[in-house]
Amino acid sequence: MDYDALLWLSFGGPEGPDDVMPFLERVTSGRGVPPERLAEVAEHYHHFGGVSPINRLNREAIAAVEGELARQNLSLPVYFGNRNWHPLVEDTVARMAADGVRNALVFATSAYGGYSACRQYDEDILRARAAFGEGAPQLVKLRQFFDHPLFVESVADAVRDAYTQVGDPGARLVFTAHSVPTAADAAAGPPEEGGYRYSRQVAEAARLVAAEVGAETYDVVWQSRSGPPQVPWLEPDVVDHIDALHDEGVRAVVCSPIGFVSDHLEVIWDLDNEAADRATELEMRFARAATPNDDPRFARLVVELVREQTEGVSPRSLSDLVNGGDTANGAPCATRCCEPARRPAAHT
Ligand SMILES: CC1=C(CCC(=O)O)c2cc3nc(cc4[nH]c(cc5[nH]c(cc1n2)c(C)c5CCC(=O)O)c(CCC(=O)O)c4C)C(CCC(=O)O)=C3C
Ligand SMILES: [Fe+2]
Repeated sequence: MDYDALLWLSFGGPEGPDDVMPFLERVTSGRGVPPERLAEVAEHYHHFGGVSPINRLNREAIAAVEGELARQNLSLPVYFGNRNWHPLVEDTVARMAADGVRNALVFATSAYGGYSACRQYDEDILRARAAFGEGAPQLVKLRQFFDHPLFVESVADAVRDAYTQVGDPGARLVFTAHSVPTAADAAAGPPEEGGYRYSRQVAEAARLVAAEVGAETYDVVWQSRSGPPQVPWLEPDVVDHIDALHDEGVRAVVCSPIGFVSDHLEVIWDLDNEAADRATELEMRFARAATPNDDPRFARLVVELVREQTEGVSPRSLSDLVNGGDTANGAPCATRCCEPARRPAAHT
């Protein structure tokens, strides 16, 4: 199949103090996130001058992918569009159409399945194509890659670096990913597979990385919980987990945010501030492993996923779990796959 562009599709983040509230309102509209939580998260952004690093990090990762495409003699222009902040994917798709793009591949910046990590990017594709209307480019999403050898190798190397930094070979290895409502996790994946696609894939990626670095003991925990307190989300939270490890007598922690592909705000606030501060209070050593971002292996991984589509390169994966997500024009991976969990009304 011939493709004439690659669309890099991400979450987006504010680029200045005045962007923060409009951005947060866009992220949470209709999602039942309490106003107190919104105000608290706004403070996290304001702590960094209202600027999330995510757009800059995406531009760096794109530059790495452009370099890798050039090295492999592939000519494929890369476009950048976001769900929640400028450049918005609707505007990017309109620009692609104006440039004559007919058939594009889409790389969504998440390794996993599930509603928030996969299906919501399909919804972005649907929305952007609908906004353009007739003649919108075809948009074919690349697959999930949580168990791709290049992803595992990149994360494992970052974990090794963090062990060097923490200076304690006995440090406990703790993986984190963004928490989601337990109902959303249960509904993720085709019904015949019984759901839990997101949490199972996160657990599998963690297992592969732990095996690669030779860690016998490790934990998978969650971070950045939002939503009203009465709604159950995946637990335990990383900060509570640090308390629990302290009670167990653990003296040092290496934390790998395996649920993310860049060191964006949820990583630098929730881990480098909140989790690291708790560890310091408890006199535990703490080091956070980097995410892939502009690691050359990550760029190679993206180009390999492209070549799976353009040249039939055979997909590499280290586990037997399903790798979904590769669908056209925002279709779900399977019937009733990764439907949003029904959310309680924010206020009645
Ligand atoms: C699974 C998952 C990923 C990983 C997959 C992927 O990477 O796509 C992810 C990534 C991210 N989440 C991010 C930021 C936010 N997420 C929020 C809220 C939520 N996230 C959720 C899930 C996820 N989120 C959910 C279920 C909610 C509740 C509202 C809803 O049901 O939709 C809120 C609202 C405020 C709050 O935290 O309450 C913010 C600000 C940023 C950008 C950081 C930056 O600016 O640098 C990134 C990359
Ligand atoms: Fe899915």
